[in-house]
Amino acid sequence: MLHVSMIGCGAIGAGVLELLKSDPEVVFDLVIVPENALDNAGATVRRLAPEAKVGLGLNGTRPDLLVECAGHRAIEEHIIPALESGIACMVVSVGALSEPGLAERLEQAAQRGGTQVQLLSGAIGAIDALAAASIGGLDSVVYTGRKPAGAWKDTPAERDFDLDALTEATVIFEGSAREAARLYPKNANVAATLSLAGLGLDRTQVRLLADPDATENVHHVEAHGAFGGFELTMRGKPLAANPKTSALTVFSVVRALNNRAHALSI
Ligand SMILES: NC(=O)C1=CN([C@@H]2O[C@H](COP(=O)(O)OP(=O)(O)OC[C@H]3O[C@@H](n4cnc5c(N)ncnc54)[C@H](O)[C@@H]3O)[C@@H](O)[C@H]2O)C=CC1
Ligand SMILES: O=C([O-])CC(=O)C(=O)O
Repeated sequence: MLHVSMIGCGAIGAGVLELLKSDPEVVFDLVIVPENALDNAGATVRRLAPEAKVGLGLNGTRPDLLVECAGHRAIEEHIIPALESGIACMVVSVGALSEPGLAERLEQAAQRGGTQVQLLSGAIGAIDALAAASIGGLDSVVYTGRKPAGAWKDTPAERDFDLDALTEATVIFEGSAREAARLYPKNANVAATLSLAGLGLDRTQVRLLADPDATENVHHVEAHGAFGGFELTMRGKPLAANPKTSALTVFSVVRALNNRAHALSI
């Protein structure tokens, strides 16, 4: 039986609790949210994980695993201190690691605590193949992210394009994964995950499109190297609770927890 504390109880966190509510091998003891989210999280947790507490931090408790489904700030606030104290962690807000130095700080915290932090694949697939291919040497990784025009509201694209008036798929950004993450931090998870598994933030090329006809978050990856090459197209259905997040992200967290909790891991 795996005792888990989870940070965040939004679209991903609630989806994870829902899918694991009948699994006796994965037990949620604590859900951590900021003060202004305590009431909402309390209602969700009472419904989906009635044995779990809701709180502002670990406060000295030691779960077998701490899983982050919350956002960039939660990594600084909760994950780094937990790693330092030897608690194994999983991170879904991988885009946060495009901030200079944060990936190294996570690794050092885990080393000091004698534990491990696992970066989850989230909305994208083939991370196993890309990370294996990088051992033989990669020549190029090109990522194209295509989302409904509305998904780019509250980003720099809104300043440069009239998103509501687009009539065809429009490239809103072209450049390195590092620059994509700087300008579009809330859409940086897939680009950062591909970079960390593959060629790094500076050599991973990114194109982002706003598509008025799209109803899905489409992620296309093309990689070449000593291993050969691959192309992948994911057509991710957005979560109703947060259209910026693909449903596969929830399933990827559940898969990772299953792999830790169950006797067979795949
Ligand atoms: N790796 C990937 O492919 C993907 C990663 N994500 C990332 O996952 C994270 C969560 O996404 P959603 O559930 O859709 O967001 P959401 O906005 O629906 O939920 C976020 C939850 O985290 C809580 N929270 C925010 N800041 C916190 C903090 N400092 N400490 C504790 N709790 C905090 C909020 O109260 C809320 O419960 C985001 O960072 C998002 O960028 C999202 C999609 C794909
Ligand atoms: O599709 C998703 O769930 C999220 C996404 O593009 C990203 O954060 O890079």
